[in-house]
Amino acid sequence: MGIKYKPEELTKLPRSVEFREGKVYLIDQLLLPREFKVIALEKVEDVARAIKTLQVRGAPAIGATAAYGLALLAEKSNAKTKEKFFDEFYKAFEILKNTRPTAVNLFWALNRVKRLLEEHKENNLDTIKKLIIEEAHKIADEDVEANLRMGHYGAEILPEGNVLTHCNAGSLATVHLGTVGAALRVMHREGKLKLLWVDETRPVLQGARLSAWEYHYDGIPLKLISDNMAGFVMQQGKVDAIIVGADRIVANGDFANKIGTYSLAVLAKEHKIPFFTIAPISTVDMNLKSGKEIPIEERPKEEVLTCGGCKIAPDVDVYNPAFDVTPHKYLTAIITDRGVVYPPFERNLKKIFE
Ligand SMILES: CSC[C@@H](O)[C@@H](O)C(=O)COP(=O)(O)O
Repeated sequence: MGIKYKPEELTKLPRSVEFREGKVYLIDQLLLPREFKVIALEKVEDVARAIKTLQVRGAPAIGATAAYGLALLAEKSNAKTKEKFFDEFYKAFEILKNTRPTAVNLFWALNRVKRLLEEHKENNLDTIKKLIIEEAHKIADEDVEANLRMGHYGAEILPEGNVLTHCNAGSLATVHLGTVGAALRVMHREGKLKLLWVDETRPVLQGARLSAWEYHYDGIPLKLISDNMAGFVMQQGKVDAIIVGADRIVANGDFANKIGTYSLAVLAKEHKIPFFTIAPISTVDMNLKSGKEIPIEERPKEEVLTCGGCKIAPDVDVYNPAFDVTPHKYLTAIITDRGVVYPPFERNLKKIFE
């Protein structure tokens, strides 16, 4: 498969996450769609807070941001000895690690930088700092390349017509382009995408606030629906394929994604609609055998009790899991940057790591 398009031919959006002159720059996703604002962060604690509060979210974007958090430390640290710097590094590593538990990209990116540090511990401190910054940039650049590749794979295998997506796995959820976002953009570019159905994605509305905003910004024809409309739209024959991102795909093909994904998968099966997830291999966790082992983040009750800052329910008890797990039996295929993986997933996922 050849790469036909460059990122700038597919989106007008800038990168969501950048690092330059000792600052981590992020598009503040809590302000969208009301305001487009890039914020500059200068402390590891601020980077961690941005991840926790969803100023930056989406599995690959979280991974790259955390790596840039470590780059920030490397650039700003005044440590005069390696011992002192290593101490600061491990503290920053823990702060960033303890932000969100489900998306494995966070741990993948942090561990990649930590491994590099440990492999080069005999080098001088300036070299170590430089290597950390370079590695964080590599993580971000590789994410864009992976999205471009899987976007082309996705566009090739998705049927022409109307596609439904959930949450935001677009450019905002990655460094650039998106996972789902790349596939949709290539499809759109090739005239294969008739209409995009966007689920609003309660409780925090990543679909309405972010997906609707970014796909509309790039001129992709879309209709926004509330989550409880998806089944009816499928029953009416208005959906030809469903594609969602993933926060963690495990060895047997089960995967965690934004809450509501599982319901869509079950509905897709009933209506014989092909159902895909698309993610880079940094989202694949071969250490876990089944989806039952994936840690699921529970978020504050205010996310359910309010909507857009308005109280919509009395102060009752709330259950707010941020993700659900979709068993692999519902998946038509997993699209990765190393190619498309079909069932049996347990066997075929292993092959992409060989
Ligand atoms: C390419 S992003 C894939 C997933 O991370 C995305 O679908 C998702 O579930 C994001 O959840 P969020 O809680 O907004 O970080």
